[in-house]
Amino acid sequence: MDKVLIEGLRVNAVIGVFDWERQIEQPILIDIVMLVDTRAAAVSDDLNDAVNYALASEQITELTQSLQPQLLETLADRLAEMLLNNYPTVESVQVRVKKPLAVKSAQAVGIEIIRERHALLARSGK
Ligand SMILES: Nc1nc2c(c(=O)[nH]1)N=C([C@H](O)[C@@H](O)CO)CN2
Repeated sequence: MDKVLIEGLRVNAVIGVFDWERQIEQPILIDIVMLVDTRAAAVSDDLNDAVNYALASEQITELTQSLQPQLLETLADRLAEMLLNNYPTVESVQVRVKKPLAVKSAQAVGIEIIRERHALLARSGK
């Protein structure tokens, strides 16, 4: 399956468990892999037939800044849910979210999840 990629999207946002983290914005690095058949877009050469990674990046930035969650797990799950809802041709989405400043001795800490549309549909009974 083809992939649409967003790599190293940097968003400043409130996120974290500790009191000091609730007082500041910190950078979050976001990587997205969306599995999607790109052949229709390739044939038509029309952005309307493609998953628009520029628009998706704006939607990811907006949600990340408005959510203000405690955990990276919550952020990743909500981003995956939003992308599957907004882009019906995407079959599955991989979301990696990292904090480069949270642990001094690490380059970054983070989590990665994969969410699949068919599992979403099975859960909702549709
Ligand atoms: N699995 C996780 N572990 C931790 C998280 C998290 O979001 N997921 N968050 C924190 C703190 O907020 C941390 O970033 C501050 O250093 C700790 N562990």
